[in-house]
Amino acid sequence: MILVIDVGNTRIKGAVFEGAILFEVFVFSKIELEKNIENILKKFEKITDLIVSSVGDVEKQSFLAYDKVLNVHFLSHEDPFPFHNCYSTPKTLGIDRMVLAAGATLQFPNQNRLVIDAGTCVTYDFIDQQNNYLGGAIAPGLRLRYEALHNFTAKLPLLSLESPKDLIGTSTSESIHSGVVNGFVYEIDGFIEEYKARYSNFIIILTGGDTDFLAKRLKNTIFANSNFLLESLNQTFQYKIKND
Ligand SMILES: Nc1ncnc2c1ncn2[C@@H]1O[C@H](COP(=O)(O)OP(=O)(O)OP(=O)(O)O)[C@@H](O)[C@H]1O
Ligand SMILES: CC(C)(CO)[C@@H](O)C(=O)NCCC(=O)O
Ligand SMILES: [K+]
Repeated sequence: MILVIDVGNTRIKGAVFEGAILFEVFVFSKIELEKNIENILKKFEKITDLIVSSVGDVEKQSFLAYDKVLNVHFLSHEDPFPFHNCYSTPKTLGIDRMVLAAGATLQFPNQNRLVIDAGTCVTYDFIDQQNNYLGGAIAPGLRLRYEALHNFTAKLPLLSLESPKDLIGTSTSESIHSGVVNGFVYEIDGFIEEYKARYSNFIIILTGGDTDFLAKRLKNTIFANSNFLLESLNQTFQYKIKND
């Protein structure tokens, strides 16, 4: 059994796998990291390997304590990935984006793939049919947009995510919800349309903390899976074992 951990910029997510079977998903904050790992290890005594991908400020050292009881793998750019990396600054490419690209490549062979991760940031990652990772885009995520409006103005309140009642916001709150949510949805639909105009035969995968909220609001048919990064971590590790 393996424990995979995804350290994002907002939260930490963990999942326990045996082969391709996902047993349980855990979500916690950085300060609860140790306590949670210990509880998971107690609950699943068969765990032998810990695989970590971190884009947050939790470093490799935080996991070295488990080295005595587990094989610890802290994923980096040096690990084998199943695609050809065409990013012009491969060393600065987020490890989460590399893991998503690996999952998309392995799970959906012989087609163009667009992965949209709607988390703290929304990222777009495109891997073509020949398994070339071409790049994509980085933009502020949903919650970040609400926070930015509040933090950089004098008068705008901090609101939490809510569905706008209409296109036309008739109050301050409704204007903000329309701007953030409708704007985000138009943006994603717009990106997808542009990709479709350039490429045919491709699958769109949506993941990240806002998956469920977004999936039902997008025009295009997408494969929505909020656990896609965790599943991709498991696949990246299986690939590493075979190719190291
Ligand atoms: N309990 C929660 N806490 C924070 N964000 C949440 C929560 N539930 C849903 N969300 C939504 O999830 C988004 C953040 O996504 P996620 O948790 O995947 O980010 P993350 O931990 O930074 O991961 P990543 O770095 O991979 O994007 C926010 O835009 C927010 O709207
Ligand atoms: C864009 C984020 C923050 C998304 O989690 C992460 O992938 C990251 O820190 N990336 C580094 C920059 C890049 O991917 O080009
Ligand atoms: K993200």
